[in-house]
Amino acid sequence: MYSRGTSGLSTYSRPEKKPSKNQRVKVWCRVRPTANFDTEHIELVPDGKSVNVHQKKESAKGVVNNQILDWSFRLDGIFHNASQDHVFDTVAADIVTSALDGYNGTMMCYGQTGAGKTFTITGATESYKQRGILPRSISQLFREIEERPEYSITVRVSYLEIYNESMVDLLATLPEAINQENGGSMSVAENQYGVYVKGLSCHLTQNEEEALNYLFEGETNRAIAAHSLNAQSSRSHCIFTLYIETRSRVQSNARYTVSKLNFVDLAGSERLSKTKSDGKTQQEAMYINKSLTFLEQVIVALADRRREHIPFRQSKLTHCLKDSIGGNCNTLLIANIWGEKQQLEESVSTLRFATRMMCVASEPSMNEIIDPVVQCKRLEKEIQHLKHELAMHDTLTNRSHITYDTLSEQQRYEIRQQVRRYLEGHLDEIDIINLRQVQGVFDSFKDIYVQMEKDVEERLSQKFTLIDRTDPAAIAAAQQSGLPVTDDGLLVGETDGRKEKEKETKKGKLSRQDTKSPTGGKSVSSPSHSAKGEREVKSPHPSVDRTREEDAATPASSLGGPKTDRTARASTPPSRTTAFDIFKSEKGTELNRILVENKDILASNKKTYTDLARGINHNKIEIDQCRMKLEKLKEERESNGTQYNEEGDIIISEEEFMEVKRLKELKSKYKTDYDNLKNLKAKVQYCQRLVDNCRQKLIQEFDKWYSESFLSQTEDGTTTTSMAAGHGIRPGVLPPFNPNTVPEDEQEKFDRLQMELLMNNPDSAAFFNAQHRTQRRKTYEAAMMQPQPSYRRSPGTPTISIRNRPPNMLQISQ
Ligand SMILES: Nc1ncnc2c1ncn2[C@@H]1O[C@H](COP(=O)(O)OP(=O)(O)OP(=O)(O)O)[C@@H](O)[C@H]1O
Repeated sequence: MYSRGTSGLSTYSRPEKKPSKNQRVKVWCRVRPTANFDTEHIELVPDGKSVNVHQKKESAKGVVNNQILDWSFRLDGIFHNASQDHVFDTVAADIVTSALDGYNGTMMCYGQTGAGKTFTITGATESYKQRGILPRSISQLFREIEERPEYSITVRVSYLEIYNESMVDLLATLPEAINQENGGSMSVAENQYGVYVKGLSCHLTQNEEEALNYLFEGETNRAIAAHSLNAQSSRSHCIFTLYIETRSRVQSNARYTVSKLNFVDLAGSERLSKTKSDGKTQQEAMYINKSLTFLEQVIVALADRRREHIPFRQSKLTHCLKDSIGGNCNTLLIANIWGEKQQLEESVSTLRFATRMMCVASEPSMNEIIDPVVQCKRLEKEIQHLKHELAMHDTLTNRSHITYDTLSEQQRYEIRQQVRRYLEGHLDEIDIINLRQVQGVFDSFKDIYVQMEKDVEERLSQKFTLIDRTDPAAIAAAQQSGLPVTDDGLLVGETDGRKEKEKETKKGKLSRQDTKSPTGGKSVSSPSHSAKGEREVKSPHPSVDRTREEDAATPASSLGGPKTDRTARASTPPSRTTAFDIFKSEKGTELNRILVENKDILASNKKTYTDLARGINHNKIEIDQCRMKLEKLKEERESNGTQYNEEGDIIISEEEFMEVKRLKELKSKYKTDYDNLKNLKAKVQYCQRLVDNCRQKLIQEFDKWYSESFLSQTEDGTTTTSMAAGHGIRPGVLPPFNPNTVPEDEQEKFDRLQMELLMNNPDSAAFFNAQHRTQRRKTYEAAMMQPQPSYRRSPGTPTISIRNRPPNMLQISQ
């Protein structure tokens, strides 16, 4: 850290609390060896960590100036006359190892031109011994990868140059470079894993040699650019990055680590005045100065823990380094100074930058990623495993009837029936043995509740105009127009309620079900009746009155038989299941009888088929056993020496003879049975078709009957509401059968059956597929029989949206 000289003033704000050594960026100083080391002004303290700089007052700045003259900088260490390998071992080796463990690392050199930044990062290209941190890191990385055979580690490299605020891909010349996709344009972007440069090519490297080749390729491109664009070197910032991904080979784990290792060679930091440049060089110097100033501002902001905003986006350099300075990253800064008298001011400036960097907190953390695909597979496996364990436990505790799979349509139907019976008071308890069923019961309650609410609403909407109770404007408008509004703002305007009531009394109950609405009594009686005594308000929609009149004029047996007159409907249509039962018992009796009979025949034929298939399988097993036995007997006979009779025929033992005879009989039986099976298959398929046709016909008839009896039509003749509305289909037309909509457990059941029976009869597979499809069709049709969300409104009656309702409850139309 730096301290003020006796006469100087500190110019930057300090952090509230200095981070401890282990929680901040590491900063070292490297002094370029020189014969003219300015021992008069630069004092390297023997502790190996401190530098004291003593400046002389500049007379040019006048007699009174606040120039700081004495500086004392304390860093993490100072390299003076240090060899390249010493530098690497001391500050870089650990960062490389950590990168393999999933920690990001950044090694950065800062200092004036010629102070030794490139020498420190890349080293002297002409000497292997003088190679810098970067090639040494590459060597160590691949050496350590070889020492970790239990991990699959991939390494990629990229090499970016930032020159005058534009980004250049130093590896773009390689054939496999991919930045053509962006037409060569690059930009800094961020995702959940950090910052990256869009359009920068990234190259997979298998070994040290390949990685070094990429480095040299980039260096060559940098040199070419240096000649064509700028005469001096280091007019640009360069970032060489190694991207490392480490996955365990031993554990099929969803977790793996990723890390980035950045080597940043910054442009020379000398001041503009000192460069004495003009034209293009001056512009370059301005860009460099600007970006280094922004870098310094970022460092100052990062060092100040009270600062919430860090201005990373001010320059390409700082934006690129957003996740590479401090934070969760192992960061190292090497401040390169040139210890000559002429460079004193630059050295102080570099060291000041270095001490600021020491205030930047850094708490390295591992970048662990969970692969969602692998994680899903693992969890699926675990669920399967737990299910097995539960099944075993249930077997032991005699609870083997419990399943933990998703409820099938059939199970859901049964639960719904139980809930209905429970609500009607015919059942004391609902049979629940697992959590899924609890959920199923709640779902059923919800369905019934929603249906009841809808029915009530529908009945109310025939009598009243409904407005949104949360809309004060609508309520105010209704009140202004003199219409009565209930306390909760639900109802406005009664339409001849008294007359209606009389008619309803005469009619009696219209519907056999769903009339026990918990809210029905309140909604219908209280608001309207309170208003009724004072005034009678005509419905603003005559069609409402007309429809009710027509309804009332019709005899009330709503379900006794279908009415072709649509106005003769009950006020609430029965659920589809109930209606289907009624239809079967009253209208479609004959068709249903045929269906039942056909189903019985089909079931009997299927049973015969199944038994026969089992017999064939058994027969096949016996044939195989017999063959094996014969093979064995033949081997025995041959080992004892085969004997022949006078005609030259082989003499076989009694046992072998009996086995040959048995094999013949078995084969003959197999053939006969197999032929019978084929015939039976055709028969079953035929019966199946009959049953399907019958069922189809029954459903069509039912749909027709149901829509004629209970569903409304709009003035243009189209049916607006049907029990199939929830499925988006027209009433009276069964939607095309889609096997994919049938629950998967049915599929599994049939697959199992098929596997069990058809081990040796592949010919029969086609039949079972057909049978399977039929079964799935049945399940689908059963599902279609369940009550679906529906509502009905009289033609011309405006419906007004009521908020906070499930979306399928009301359609908005005026
Ligand atoms: N520690 C050192 N030991 C030996 N030679 C060094 C050392 N540091 C720098 N040099 C030499 O000094 C010269 C300039 O060094 P280098 O190019 O690394 O400086 P730089 O800071 O990267 O400059 P620029 O900003 O211009 O790129 C080189 O010839 C290099 O070999």
